[in-house]
Amino acid sequence: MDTKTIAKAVSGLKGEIQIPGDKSISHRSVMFSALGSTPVHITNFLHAQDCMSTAACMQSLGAKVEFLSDTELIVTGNGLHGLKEPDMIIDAGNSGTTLRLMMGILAPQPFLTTFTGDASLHKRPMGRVIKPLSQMGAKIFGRQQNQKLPITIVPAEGRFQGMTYNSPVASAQVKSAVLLAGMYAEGDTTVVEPFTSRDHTERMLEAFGVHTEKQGTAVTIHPVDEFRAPKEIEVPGDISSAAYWLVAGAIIPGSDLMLRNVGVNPTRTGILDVLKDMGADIEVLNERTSGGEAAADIRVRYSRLQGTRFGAEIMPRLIDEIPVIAVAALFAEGDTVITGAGELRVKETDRLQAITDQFNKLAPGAVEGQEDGLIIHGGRKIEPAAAFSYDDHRIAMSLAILGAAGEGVTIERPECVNISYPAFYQTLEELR
Ligand SMILES: O=C(O)C1=C[C@@H](OP(=O)(O)O)[C@@H](O)[C@H](O)C1
Ligand SMILES: C=C(OP(=O)(O)O)C(=O)O
Repeated sequence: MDTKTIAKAVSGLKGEIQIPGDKSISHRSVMFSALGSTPVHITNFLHAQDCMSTAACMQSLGAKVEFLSDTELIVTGNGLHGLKEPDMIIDAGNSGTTLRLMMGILAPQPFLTTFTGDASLHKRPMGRVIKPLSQMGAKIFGRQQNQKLPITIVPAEGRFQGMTYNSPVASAQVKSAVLLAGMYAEGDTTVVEPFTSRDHTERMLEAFGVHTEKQGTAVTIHPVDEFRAPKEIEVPGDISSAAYWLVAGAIIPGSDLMLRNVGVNPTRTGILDVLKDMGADIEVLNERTSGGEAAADIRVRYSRLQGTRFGAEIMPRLIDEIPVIAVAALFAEGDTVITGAGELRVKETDRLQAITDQFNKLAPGAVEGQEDGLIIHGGRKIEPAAAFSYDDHRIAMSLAILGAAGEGVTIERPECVNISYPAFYQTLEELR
C-alpha cells in the first residue's frame, strides 16, 4: 500500500500561502460557461481531479475547453440549448458536485446521457437529486431503485414543470441541481432548505444575467431565455483548503501563517466562527469582492484553544471542514461536542466513522462517534501511528495536520489529496 510519513513539526509553521482556487466555484465556472455562447476566461481555476472531471464532462457535451495554463482556461459554449448528446458515458470520477449539478443541467435536455464515477461515488445517495428532478418531469434511471450510479437520463416527454421543492437536507448540490433544471422549466422553481447552504450557484448565475430571489431559506428561479456569459471569472481561493492551515496555525506552538486570497463567502465561513469561538487568534484582512464573491487574506497565530459545541444550524457553513475541526478539538482543553453532522456519513467515505476509527489510533480514546456527530475529548495523549485515508482527501489532509501537530503519522493511501489540493504535502513541507 502507498504510504506517506509526516513528521512532527518541531517548531511552528511560518510563512505565506497562496490558497488554490475554490472547488465549488471552479466547477460552476466551467459548467455555466459551457452554457453560454461567448468565450469566458477563467483564472485561478482549481487544477485538481474533481474539477478536471467537470471540465472533461463539459467537453464531451460539445463545449470548447482550452487550458492556457494549469489554472487558466477559456471555455466557449454553444448556448443554453446547445449541448450535444455525448458519444460516451460521462465519468464524474470522485466528484459528487459534478454528478449532481450535471444531472440538473442534463435532465431537461433532448438527448440521452449515462453517468458513471469511481467506487466511492457509486455508494453515494443520488435519489436526493433524482426525486425532485423526476417530479419536474425528468426520466432518470439508477441502480437500487433510482438511488445510485450508474445513472441514465432519457429525454423527458414535454417541458419540465417548475415547482416548490422542500428539500429534507441542507445541500447546495441538491439546491443547485433543482435550480439549474428550473432554468429550462415552465413556471417558477423554488427550493426551500432546512438551513441555507452555500450560494455559489445563485451568485454565479447572477454574473450570467440570471436573477434568483431569496427569501429566508427559499430560493426561486424563473424560466431563463437569455444566458449572457461574462468575459472573465476569477475564482477566489478555497476556504475548505485554507482550513488545514487555519487549524495547523492555531494548534502548532510558534506558528504564524498568512493565507492569501481566501474566499470568505458568508455561507462558507463557519470554520472561522468555530475556531474563533475556541479562542483561535485569527485576523481577516484586506476584504474585497471579485465576481460577486468575497475574498480576504487571513492571518492565524498559535494560541491555546478550548473545546466548543455546535450543531445542525451551522453545519452547511462548515460541512467539509469537520474532519480538520476535529483535529483542532483534539488539541483544545476540554470536550468538543458536534451534533447534526449526519451528512458526513454520505461523503467520499463515512467521515464520522473515519474520524472515530483513525484519529483514535493517534489519540487513543479521544473520539466518541455518535449517530449524527462526535464527542472529542481534548488534551489526551497523542502518539505516532499509521492511519488510513479511506481514499478521502479531507481525511488524508486532516491526518497530516494531526501528525504534524502531534507525534507524526504514516498516512496509508495518501494520494487522494489530488482530488482537491494536489500541492498540499509540498506546501506543508515548505512551511516547516
Ligand atoms: O455544492 C457544492 O459545491 C458542494 C456542496 C457540499 O455538498 P452537499 O451539497 O452534499 O452538502 C460540499 O460538501 C461539497 O464539497 C461541495
Ligand atoms: C464532499 C466533497 O465533495 P463532493 O461532494 O463534490 O464529492 C468534498 O470535497 O469534501
